[in-house]
Amino acid sequence: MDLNAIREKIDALDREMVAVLNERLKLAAEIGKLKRSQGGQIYVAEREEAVLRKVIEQNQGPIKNEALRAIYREIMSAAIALEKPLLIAYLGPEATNTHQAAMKKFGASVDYHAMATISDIFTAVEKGESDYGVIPIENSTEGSVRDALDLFVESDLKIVAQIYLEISHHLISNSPLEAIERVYSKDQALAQCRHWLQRHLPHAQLIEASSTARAVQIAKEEPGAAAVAGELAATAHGVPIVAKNIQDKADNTTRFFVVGRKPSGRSTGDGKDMTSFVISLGDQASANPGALLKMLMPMAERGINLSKIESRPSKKRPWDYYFFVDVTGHFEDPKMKEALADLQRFCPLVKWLGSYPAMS
Ligand SMILES: C=C(O[C@@H]1C=C(C(=O)O)C=C[C@H]1O)C(=O)O
Repeated sequence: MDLNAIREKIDALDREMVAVLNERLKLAAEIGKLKRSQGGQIYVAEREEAVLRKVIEQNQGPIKNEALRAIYREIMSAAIALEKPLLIAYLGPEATNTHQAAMKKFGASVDYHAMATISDIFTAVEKGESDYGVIPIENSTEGSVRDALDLFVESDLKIVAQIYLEISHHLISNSPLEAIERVYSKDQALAQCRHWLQRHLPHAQLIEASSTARAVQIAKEEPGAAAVAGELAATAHGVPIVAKNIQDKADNTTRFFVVGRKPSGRSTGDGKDMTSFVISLGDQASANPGALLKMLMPMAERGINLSKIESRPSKKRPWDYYFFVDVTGHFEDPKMKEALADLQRFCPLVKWLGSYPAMS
């Protein structure tokens, strides 16, 4: 076949694909009507994960699974937008890693709203001013985002999905490396590049900014200033990247939560969901030997895998803690319900924060 003949075939396939895509979108719009009449959730994390899983299982190549995921992200984003215009609040300003994570989950067809603080995001979603919120929760090298954990104790919002985003930090500046005297970024980002900065810019002053995106705005204006931020921020503000991938650890991933007003349903198949709780042992923690072990037993005895436990001061009295726990499984799994009932028997607080698909 010559080039023109192949291109004609491609054109014909594109016509078919557009027609099939629109057929798929019309079905999603029909689902949207049903959801509106029955009060269902527009964005359904567990269904989206199932769709992606099936599509990837069916893939025979040569298209890469990652490419297929990205294409389907946008198809489902367009479907959601047809059902109802969605507004997603994220930790701003524009072009932060959280913005990037939100776009990775919800695609280009929904609307985004940058918020100044994680607490503002909780308020916007609680009041219904935003449909969902996207917040950073922990980084693989720097640990948890503490404000985010603390807010869950008081809020009725539920974690409905999680997002993993590989974080690449770049040095962004209008000045060349030799002329950089000050480096701005969010504390966590500066910490993640500490060794690189010491080696390449030993005399530069490191200055904390409220976000990586804000740091790029400052670097744009100030001669001799640079920012540590992601590619989206460099592109959004039109400031060049002076050095790429300056993070000290090659594998640097941040985990984000999507919070909403209604919980996510159970994924099809076992072991595909995760659940988060916050638990307080009250006075037993200091008075009772083995109290912490006792808290973990209801899960261990039932083969429920604990993937994370983290303590935070309750701020009610000194040395009183909240334990944030992530386990595998869904809140509606029978053994999870039993474990919860056991826990509730001796813990003054056991709060379910949400169940959500384990993948992503
Ligand atoms: C169409 C639906 O609504 C949304 C769009 C989806 C899709 O395009 O496949 C899947 C889940 C929902 O986020 C649905 O719930 O099935």
